[in-house]
Amino acid sequence: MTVKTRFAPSPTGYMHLGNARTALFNALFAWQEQGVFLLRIEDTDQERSTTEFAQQLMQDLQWLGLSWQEGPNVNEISPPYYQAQRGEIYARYYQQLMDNDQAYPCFCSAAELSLSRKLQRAAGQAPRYAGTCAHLSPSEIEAKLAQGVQPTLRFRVPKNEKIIFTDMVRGEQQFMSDDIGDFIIRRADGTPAFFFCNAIDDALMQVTKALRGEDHLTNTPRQLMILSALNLPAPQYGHFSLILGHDGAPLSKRNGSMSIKELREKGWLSLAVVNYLARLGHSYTEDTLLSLEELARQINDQRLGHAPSRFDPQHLKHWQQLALSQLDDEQWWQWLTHNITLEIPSDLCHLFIHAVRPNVLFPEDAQQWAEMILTENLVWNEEAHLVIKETDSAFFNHALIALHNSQGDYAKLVDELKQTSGLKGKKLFMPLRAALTGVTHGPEMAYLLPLIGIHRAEQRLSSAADQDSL
Ligand SMILES: Nc1ncnc2c1ncn2[C@@H]1O[C@H](COP(=O)(O)OP(=O)(O)OP(=O)(O)O)[C@@H](O)[C@H]1O
Ligand SMILES: [Zn+2]
Repeated sequence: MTVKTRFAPSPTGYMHLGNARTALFNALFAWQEQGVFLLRIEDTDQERSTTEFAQQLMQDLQWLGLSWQEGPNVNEISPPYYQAQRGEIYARYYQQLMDNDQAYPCFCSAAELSLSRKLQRAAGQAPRYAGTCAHLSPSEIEAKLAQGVQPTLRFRVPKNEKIIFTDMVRGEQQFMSDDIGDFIIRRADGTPAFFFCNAIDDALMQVTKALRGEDHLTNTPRQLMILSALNLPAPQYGHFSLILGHDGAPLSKRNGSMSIKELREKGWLSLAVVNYLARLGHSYTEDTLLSLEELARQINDQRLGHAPSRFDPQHLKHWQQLALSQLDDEQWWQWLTHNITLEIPSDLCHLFIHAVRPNVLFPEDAQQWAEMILTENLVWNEEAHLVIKETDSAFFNHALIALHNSQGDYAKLVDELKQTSGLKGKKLFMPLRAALTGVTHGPEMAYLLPLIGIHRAEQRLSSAADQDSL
């Protein structure tokens, strides 16, 4: 059977790195075996789901390179792929469960349920549905319906069953059915509960593997019981530990974790993002930057881990650096100017690229260098200020003369300045850089100077000379 994996997000916010890793691993495990990566939009939470989030989600997946081989607008063999449109399908399975007495209407009010839970806790028991409506007679049900009470539908959990499954990430898992109370599969407003439609859809769409976050681990026995009651096949499940933010809480749409959209807008490269994510909860033998094809080829379920992982921006930056270094100059310029507008004159672009590329991780870095190059009002940072103050004004006057004589050729300028100032090494390069760029580190001066131009360089050296004499 062909491997079919799926990503089944809810369009209730912007996709974050935790969601993206789930999507990535599902895609990689499918592609490794030339299988199908399916996308299904789980928009049953009508209040929080929006079409805008769904659109953004798909755009984010495309940007990450995680295109789906089945799902919205692609190879629609089990449509629709939006759960909000699958009500009729779910209705058939609710009916089947009711016909077989595997589900029953529950008329308990929220207050009654809460009271029951309190009593159970007070008696030292784990709270679960007490079964109040489990054995109502048809006439009792009729009477309640006649009063206009909208019931929920509960799944009748089989007694004394052991539910065992092998988790792709965590190995064998066991649950006892008696620990699980009869649970709601259809809410009073008619909408399906997550475990229900998620399980039914995986079966109908013939999903063979479902990797997801460990927030779903306790849903799994419920889903397996539903599928078994309906005689439907279950996928192989795998549950990853959640990715935690710097505050130690799981990344979540609700707590404003950095979204994929935001990462893209800041100029992160998608190849950096997927290389980073592929190594959270999975180890590769190679620590070089890999293409998606290579990541898929080398993914291995024996190398999955469930140690908790924390989002580390430093690691992501490492991958950003590697991904950037793979771009040729034209791609690099495109990446840059896609994100920002630069005032660099077009005949100097090439020089600019050579000058700043090694110092740029994000477009905004390049923007800062461009501003430094072009400004008529250079501001020194604290360190530069200090260096300039500690340097004799004669040095900058010598530098001014050397600038003229060299016509802006940095190597010539330095040669002459060595002679005239008698300084060399750090003592020479630091004040020169500080005066010309306002900072004490940065791109190679030999590239920067022609960009700054003789006129601005002259002004900058003069103000350094002036400052010193103050
Ligand atoms: N912090 C996380 N780390 C890893 N995976 C996660 C994380 N949060 C969610 N997931 C996984 O992402 C997939 C899609 O989940 P879903 O669309 O429900 O998003 P969510 O972030 O859990 O939403 P919400 O913040 O509303 O709970 C699921 O497999 C879920 O387990
Ligand atoms: Zn009830």
